[in-house]
Amino acid sequence: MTLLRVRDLRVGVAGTEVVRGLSFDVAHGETLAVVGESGAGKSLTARAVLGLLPPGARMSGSVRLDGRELSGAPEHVYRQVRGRRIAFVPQDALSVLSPVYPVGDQIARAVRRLGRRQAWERAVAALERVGIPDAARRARAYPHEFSGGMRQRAVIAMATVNDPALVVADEPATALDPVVQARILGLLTEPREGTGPAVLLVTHDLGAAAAYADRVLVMYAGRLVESGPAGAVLRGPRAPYTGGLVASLPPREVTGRPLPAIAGSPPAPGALPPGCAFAPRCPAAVDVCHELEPRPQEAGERRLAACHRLGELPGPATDLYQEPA
Ligand SMILES: Nc1ncnc2c1ncn2[C@@H]1O[C@H](COP(=O)(O)OP(=O)(O)OP(=O)(O)O)[C@@H](O)[C@H]1O
Repeated sequence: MTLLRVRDLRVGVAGTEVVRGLSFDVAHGETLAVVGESGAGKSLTARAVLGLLPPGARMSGSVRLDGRELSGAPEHVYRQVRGRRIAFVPQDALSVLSPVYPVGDQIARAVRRLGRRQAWERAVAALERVGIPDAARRARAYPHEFSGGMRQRAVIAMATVNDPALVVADEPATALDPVVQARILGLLTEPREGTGPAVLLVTHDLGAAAAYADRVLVMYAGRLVESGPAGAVLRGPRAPYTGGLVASLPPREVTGRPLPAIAGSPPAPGALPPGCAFAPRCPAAVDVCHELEPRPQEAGERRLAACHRLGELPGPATDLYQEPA
């Protein structure tokens, strides 16, 4: 069942359209990873869903949660929805944790509709749930007494303390070392008993996306390039851009060979080339790619890809990046 339904989302910053007509759904309990290189518009997409766009940013399109239109809603509606139905886990835990109050107090204060004592108990239980050892005692500690990984766990505890339907997590583990990163992503996306929250996970790391998400949505220059079940997209990417991302993932066994990378870099939002924004970097580009922007089309079961060459590329798009033998 659809929880979040986004249609033709457009976000403009400083007069430039940065998210350019993005549509996607997130079902109850599902993790959707939004993947792409820096500047693709992932964070602004997440922030548009949360109603937390930077000052001066403009959005249009539809963002429906449980069928209720949020786009254009006044701030008090968003404020009601955030923290109750939608929670945010940012990259930097210190941007949400205040240095001057104990962690448990901060979580307890986020608890809705309970007395102080019950809220405190709920906060301790939330810290326990995210694997903070000796949670009753640690709840009285200040953020600077926590390690980076523990702080991020505390933020997840705070985000989930009111049992939100959707958690929006923007690169929630990027600043942490790989082992802690894996734990945090696992914690955030693990299937829970009953109805766990859906997660909209923003990441530049397709490997992490494939490991922790049910579905992935690959973005390039503000648009959808490919979407579908995580495993299927990773095993058989259809769009050349996704193929390049998959080809440049480190293999399970280290081969000693250099990984192929996509040549060049993404265009700046205000300086998009005509046609498909990826065409100048695409090994499969033909004339039409430099003239017309491709639209997302069906590319298998529950899959979409936006590429003019979709029907003509025989194998997985990773083949485009293989060195000739
Ligand atoms: N507040 C802002 N003012 C001006 N430009 C912005 C602002 N926020 C984002 N942008 C621009 O919008 C584009 C998309 O930004 P966004 O942060 O959504 O990308 P991203 O895919 O999340 O990349 P990253 O992984 O680097 O965060 C970038 O080119 C960025 O420079």
